Amino acid sequence: MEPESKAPHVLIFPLPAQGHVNSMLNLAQLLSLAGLNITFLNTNDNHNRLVLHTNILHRFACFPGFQFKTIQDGLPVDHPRAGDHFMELFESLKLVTKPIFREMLCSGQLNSATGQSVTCIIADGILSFPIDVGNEIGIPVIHFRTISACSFWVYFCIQDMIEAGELPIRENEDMDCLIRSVPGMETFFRIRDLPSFCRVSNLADPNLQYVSNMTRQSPRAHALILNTFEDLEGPVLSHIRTKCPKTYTIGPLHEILKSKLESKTTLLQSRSPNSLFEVDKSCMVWLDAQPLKSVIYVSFGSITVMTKEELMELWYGLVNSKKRFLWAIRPDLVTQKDGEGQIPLELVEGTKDRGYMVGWVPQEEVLAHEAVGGFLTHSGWNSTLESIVAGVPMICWPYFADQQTNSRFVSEVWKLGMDMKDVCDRIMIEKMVNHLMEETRETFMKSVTEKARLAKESVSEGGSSYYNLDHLIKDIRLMSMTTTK
Ligand SMILES: O=c1ccn([C@@H]2O[C@H](COP(=O)(O)OP(=O)(O)O[C@H]3O[C@H](CO)[C@@H](O)[C@H](O)[C@H]3O)[C@@H](O)[C@H]2O)c(=O)[nH]1
Ligand SMILES: C[C@H]1CC[C@@H]2C(C(=O)O)=CO[C@@H](O)[C@@H]21
Repeated sequence: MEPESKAPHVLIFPLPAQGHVNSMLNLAQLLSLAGLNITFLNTNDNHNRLVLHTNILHRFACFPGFQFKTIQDGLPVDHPRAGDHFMELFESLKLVTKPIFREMLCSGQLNSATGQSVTCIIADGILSFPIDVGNEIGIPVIHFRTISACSFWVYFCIQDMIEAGELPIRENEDMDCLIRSVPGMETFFRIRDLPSFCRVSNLADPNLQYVSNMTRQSPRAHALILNTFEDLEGPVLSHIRTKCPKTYTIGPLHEILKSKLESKTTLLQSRSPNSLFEVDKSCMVWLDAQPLKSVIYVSFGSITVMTKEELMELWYGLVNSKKRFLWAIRPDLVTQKDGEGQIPLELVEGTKDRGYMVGWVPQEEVLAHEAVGGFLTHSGWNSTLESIVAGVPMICWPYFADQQTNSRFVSEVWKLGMDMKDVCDRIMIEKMVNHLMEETRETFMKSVTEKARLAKESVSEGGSSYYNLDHLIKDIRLMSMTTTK
């Protein structure tokens, strides 16, 4: 795929985390297919993991205008980059990565392979320093926030909740009380559904301050990209557009990429998970041997950690439900490893009979498998979109950040499943699994099938995401005509 000679050169810079790199790589591939020159800036750690676990170099080799570059995230090599430690990344990105980023841009180290300077930066919307650097040196910056529109809007309104006295949450406050100062959500959005960072008594909490401040920076960007679609989040998008008028909804990105690739040659068609972990495909063979829609798939994404007690409650709940289950258990999922080797016999037997456990699965493929009938998820935004596209109803057990808000929308607004937030109890898990897989199955299937249809329509020719992606590309092309670089 030859890029056009006058094609713009876009620098893409994700937050170094699975859910972010994944959607940014999908966008990079879409822009490369449209003939743009792309530099994808990864942290060293993420780049090494991607090269180790994926065919990423091969996949992008057919785009001569595409290149990877790397930068330090400033953390020690053995830093866990998960769970409670994840937020430590932001301080080191600001202190260590920002000055290197500026230097790389100014010195031409991020120029394309043919020496072309950067026309436009697409930076992760949770980082504002690329906007500062872009403004300083005259390069337009587009923010790409990889979360849902609903959680973006809640983050955006944190300041209003503080002014209205709804934050900080008072001691002994009823968590089921409604929040009134998030426009559009007055009738169903509870304290419990606020992003986890809001659950603090001190408004100066650095994580709360960080996510609120970063979200308020997006109107400074040239435009905002969201990985969602109009038919799913139209009402909340109207609110967002009062603050960020140029908001491009181009999702579900994995599906728009899939549909654009369907018409291409074999080499271009090659798709594989953008995984930072070793993918174990043996689960596909196990799934092949299971009856139609009989399996509940369980995964909590790339950052969630849990205690041994929580793991045991989840495990008992799954085994006691007597349903078949496939569980992706990352090696670093459980915080304390003590007590290993003392798994109760009923769990061992129940898992041998009906379960399968691996470290990391090819999730999109798993969700699309005909044996999968439900998804017990942490409600990360990629997982939520992948489940919607595959038409699989969900049980949500959110861990942190945007997940508490996503799970409310999945259950109460979109009616795609059940929200188990703040509970981790084997009886509840057993009950919910049985509801999802049997008793209330038809109701959920009806709404998820409809949303899957709308998602596919939005990425097809004439659909809103298809149209918005074209417009985003035109917008970027216009930049290269107005800059003299
Ligand atoms: O065994 C597995 C488990 C997951 N995945 C993939 O990993 C991604 C996980 O992304 P996501 O569901 O968004 O979860 P996180 O990795 O936790 O993502 C972070 O980034 C998201 C996007 O910003 C946020 O919504 C989340 O809250 C945040 O934790 C998805 O594409 C999955 O398909 C696999 O391929 N195999
Ligand atoms: C650790 C989390 C802080 C916010 C980030 C995020 C976002 O709001 O963009 C989503 O989930 C996490 O990856 C990040």
